[in-house]
Amino acid sequence: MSQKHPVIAVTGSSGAGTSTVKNSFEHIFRREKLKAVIVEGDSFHRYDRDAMKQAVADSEKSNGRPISHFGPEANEFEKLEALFKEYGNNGSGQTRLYLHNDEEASPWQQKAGTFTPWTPIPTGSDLLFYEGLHGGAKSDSADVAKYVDLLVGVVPIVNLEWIQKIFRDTSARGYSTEAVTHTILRRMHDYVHYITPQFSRTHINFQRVPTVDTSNPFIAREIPTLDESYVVIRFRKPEMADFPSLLNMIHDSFMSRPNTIVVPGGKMGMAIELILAPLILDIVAKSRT
Ligand SMILES: Nc1ncnc2c1ncn2[C@@H]1O[C@H](COP(=O)(O)OP(=O)(O)OP(=O)(O)O)[C@@H](O)[C@H]1O
Ligand SMILES: O=C(CO)[C@H](O)[C@H](O)COP(=O)(O)O
Repeated sequence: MSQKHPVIAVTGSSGAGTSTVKNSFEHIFRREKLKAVIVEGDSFHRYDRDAMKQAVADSEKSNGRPISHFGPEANEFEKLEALFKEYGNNGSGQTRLYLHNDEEASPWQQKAGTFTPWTPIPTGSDLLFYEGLHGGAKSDSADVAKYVDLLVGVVPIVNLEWIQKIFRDTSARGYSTEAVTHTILRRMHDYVHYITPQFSRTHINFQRVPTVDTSNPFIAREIPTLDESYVVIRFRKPEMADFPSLLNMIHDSFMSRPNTIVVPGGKMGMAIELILAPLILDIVAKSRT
């Protein structure tokens, strides 16, 4: 935790929708004129795509537990922890990008599946904003969560998460449904041990729940739309939210528990902005005094 240089993190599994939720945060930063350094979680993968393929094949051959992008073997948790700590101390640190496809890679004149060089983050920012798989991660050798001032989980129910993952990886990243299914299976151990525990460390979780049948995510053709879903929003500390005001402003919302409000899916972006803008402004105001 840092009072002076705050770190805000959105964490969620692959396909959960963290990149999509990032847009709502960017609206807040733009509207409130906050200078945020954006850090993408995939930048902290340990291997580029070719090296990862090899490392996965080696781990599968050795008959041990296969490694995955969810776990510590394939990520630089220590470097991520060090970045959050250094940023918290003095507002500096280094990051890079993982270029997923040709569209992202061509401006860098690099191949898809490679990293850009490590580069110092710009000075004079108001906050660091992390979006990715491991904003609240902990392993035997690293504690990323410890340095985060506001940790937000994005976690659809798992069938929906898999539909979103399969849809995105087949449509935008060139994988077959079979290849994505294999990846989901290979990652399961790390999913249980390194992804889901984060959602007990978060301050707030946004969980999208569909109201249409998603019982076989491996044959689903479409992602349920926002109008075909609700979002369950749970606060670790209920005092973080002004529930009467949220219930008043978000049409058709209701409380399902004393620390949980449910909003129609179409209101997800609005709910994120209404809930998080005051919390972010408060953190930044404290950092300035
Ligand atoms: N609320 C939503 N409603 C409808 N579609 C969504 C929603 N959130 C995400 N999606 C879709 O799900 C897919 C995955 O979303 P996104 O890329 O944001 O996931 P991610 O968590 O950033 O994944 P990764 O970490 O693997 O990049 C995308 O096709 C996106 O358009
Ligand atoms: O987990 C992921 C994103 O959070 C991706 O699967 C990971 O970044 C690897 O990408 P690719 O398979 O395109 O090299």
